[in-house]
Amino acid sequence: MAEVDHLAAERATARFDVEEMKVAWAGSRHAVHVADRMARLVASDPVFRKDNRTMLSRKELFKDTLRKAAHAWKRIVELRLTEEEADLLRQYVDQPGYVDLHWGMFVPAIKGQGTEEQQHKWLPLAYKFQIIGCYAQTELGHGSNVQGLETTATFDPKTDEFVIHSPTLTSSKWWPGGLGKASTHAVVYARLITEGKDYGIHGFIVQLRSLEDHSPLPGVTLGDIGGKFGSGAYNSMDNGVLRFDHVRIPRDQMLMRLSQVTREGKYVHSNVPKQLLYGTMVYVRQSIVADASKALSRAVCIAVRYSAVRKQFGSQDGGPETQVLNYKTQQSRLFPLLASAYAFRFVGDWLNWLYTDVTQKLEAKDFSTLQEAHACTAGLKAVTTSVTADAIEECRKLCGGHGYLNSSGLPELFAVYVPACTYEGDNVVLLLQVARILMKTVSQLASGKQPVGTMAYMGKVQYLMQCKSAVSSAEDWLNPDAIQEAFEARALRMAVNCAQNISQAASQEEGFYERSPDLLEAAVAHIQLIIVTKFIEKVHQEIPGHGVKEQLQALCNVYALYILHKHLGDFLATGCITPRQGALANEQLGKLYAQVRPNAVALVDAFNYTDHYLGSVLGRYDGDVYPALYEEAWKDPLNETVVPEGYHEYLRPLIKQQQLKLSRL
Ligand SMILES: CCCCC/C=C/C(=O)SCCNC(=O)CCNC(=O)[C@H](O)C(C)(C)COP(=O)(O)OP(=O)(O)OC[C@H]1O[C@@H](n2cnc3c(N)ncnc32)[C@H](O)[C@@H]1OP(=O)(O)O
Ligand SMILES: Cc1cc2nc3c(=O)[nH]c(=O)nc-3n(C[C@H](O)[C@H](O)[C@H](O)COP(=O)(O)OP(=O)(O)OC[C@H]3O[C@@H](n4cnc5c(N)ncnc54)[C@H](O)[C@@H]3O)c2cc1C
Repeated sequence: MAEVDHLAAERATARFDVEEMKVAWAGSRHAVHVADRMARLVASDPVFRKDNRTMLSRKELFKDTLRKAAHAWKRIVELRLTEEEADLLRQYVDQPGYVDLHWGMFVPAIKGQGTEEQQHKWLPLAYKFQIIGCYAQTELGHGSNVQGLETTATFDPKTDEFVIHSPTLTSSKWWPGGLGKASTHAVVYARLITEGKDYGIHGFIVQLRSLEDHSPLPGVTLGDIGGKFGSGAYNSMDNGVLRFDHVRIPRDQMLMRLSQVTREGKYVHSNVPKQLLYGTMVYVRQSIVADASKALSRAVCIAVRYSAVRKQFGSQDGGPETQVLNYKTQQSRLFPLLASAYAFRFVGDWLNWLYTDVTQKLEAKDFSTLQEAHACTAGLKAVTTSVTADAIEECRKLCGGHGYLNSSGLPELFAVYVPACTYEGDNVVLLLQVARILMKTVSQLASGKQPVGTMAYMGKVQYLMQCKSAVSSAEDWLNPDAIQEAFEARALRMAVNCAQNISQAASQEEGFYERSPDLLEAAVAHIQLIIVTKFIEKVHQEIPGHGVKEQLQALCNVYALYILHKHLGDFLATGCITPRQGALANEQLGKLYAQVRPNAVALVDAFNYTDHYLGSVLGRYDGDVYPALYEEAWKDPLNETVVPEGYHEYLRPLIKQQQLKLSRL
């Protein structure tokens, strides 16, 4: 706890129990306690220091990442941390590195696509770090189009081996995190060729480096792909390039849960959908939604606390100036982001439940919810990451000039976060997947097939295509049914409009291509409906703690009405609401902002972030921003000497030359 709390007055105005809000945010009392313990463990350990990160060279930063990962592993073993604790500890270390891909993609790929025998062989090695793995799918020439990958895995029945080969430059694996310098193994995606036939993309476990001296194995060429956007940031990660020159692996290193190649070279596909090959991506997309709420809440926490500290204008007579948080424009830019952080948190929890449910069904050979899992993970990944990336940049601007300093934490947070819009599926490509499923669902409505899951609302097509909102006052927009109906009608009408336009094209494919910009918007409308629905469902539950439910109710309304206001064109164009009802929604939004204002600092305190994790002088818990900014400036390497290096070479001769010229005049 800080000695002087500059934000004490702000905290005193909160109208709810912050400790209970922490529970609502974290999901349970247990989750709060574990997160708290792990965050403090990391914050108190000097090895996990990160305030100097943006000043390190690439090599120093990479070595620092290796050091932190090794130290984190040592602590995990020494303290016998559970899987939950270990995950949190790594999260609070907060430095992208090879371990993210080892635990986040290599292990899940083996679990999801390996047979039991393969899991027994490989997982214990991975769990104990006897091998380090990455996920090598993307190539120089192809990322989004997985079916277009070129690497080949040709079965040789003479030796019972696969020959892994990169036939072209564009088939070089390019981007996999952890590949460049750290991994000893990879799950490599390649075209399976046997008996002269190409069976498309499959996964193979391939050893890349010696377990003795880390040198590349014969036929393997690999390295780092080079520096990335921003200082510090994702440059701690060794994204890599990899080429194979006829590298041989035993047949049993093909991941054979979904399909197999027999000793004779016969291809056998189990009776399961081939899209299960994409399972690891579905798993990671699901986790990226939860990560979006973490990144967004960090940025919002910094911007809210600093906006309460920062004062500008407001007094002509030498009295105190106005906190910038009191400006209505600041509130209307910041509070929707605060509400979005909560919205993404809850939809992330729901998505995690959906994923677990679908996984259990798949185990029982029930594939009926596979499409729902794909649409929800792809769509929510796309919308939450795009919003979060834009929001971090908005938070930087909300912090004025100081937000541009590395010490604000925001530039690095943005640079680390922004590739989330691209990795694990480019957001546009993923939204077009959602749009395809929407179009398929619309086309099935005529046949009487009832949509299920998050598409179920489309079954109310007769009603939703013609309903008129009954809202007649600003307060009416506080009714969740009014919000739900408007969002459902907007999403359905946009999808139906697209379907009608597509049906007029020469072919379905051409229509889809021509209408793809509209389809993107229809997909976004559908995903926003899911987020609003899950937030409404959350606040309908019993939520303990004084005032907690009321605050969440207000944030839910802020989220929904902000989206309505921002996309008013959609709502009006589809005729779901009238211009007057749109204006009433905006009026209500203004009242909600006023309701959030006294609770704003407490609402970000509920995220329960340590100063170490936030990594921002502007977002400090105690609000003592100015001395921290001042002190931080002196730590810059440029300030190590009073007279800068280069003075004698470049500045002094210049000045002297000019002085000489002047003296001659
Ligand atoms: C810890 C964080 C660090 C992050 C590190 C980053 C790692 C990475 O980035 S790993 C590489 C990630 N790469 C991608 O995400 C690539 C994106 N591309 C794809 O996923 C696919 O190429 C595609 C989905 C865009 C297209 O797939 P394709 O097979 O060409 O097929 P269609 O579009 O024709 O779809 C056929 C059929 O399959 C359904 N479907 C597609 N994906 C899935 C899925 N994941 N799960 C279930 N079903 C899926 C699709 O809906 C179609 O269904 P039908 O219409 O019923 O046939
Ligand atoms: C930081 C980072 C880490 C990564 N880590 C890994 C990893 O560990 N393992 C791995 O295998 N890969 C990894 N990747 C690769 C990543 O998955 C791909 O970059 C991603 O899938 C996008 O593919 P692409 O680069 O081919 O983009 P492209 O598909 O070339 O996208 C270029 C543009 O084309 C547009 N576009 C493409 N297709 C369509 C379409 N059908 N319709 C309309 N527009 C389209 C896109 O919207 C985009 O604007 C990583 C990438 C990054 C940036």
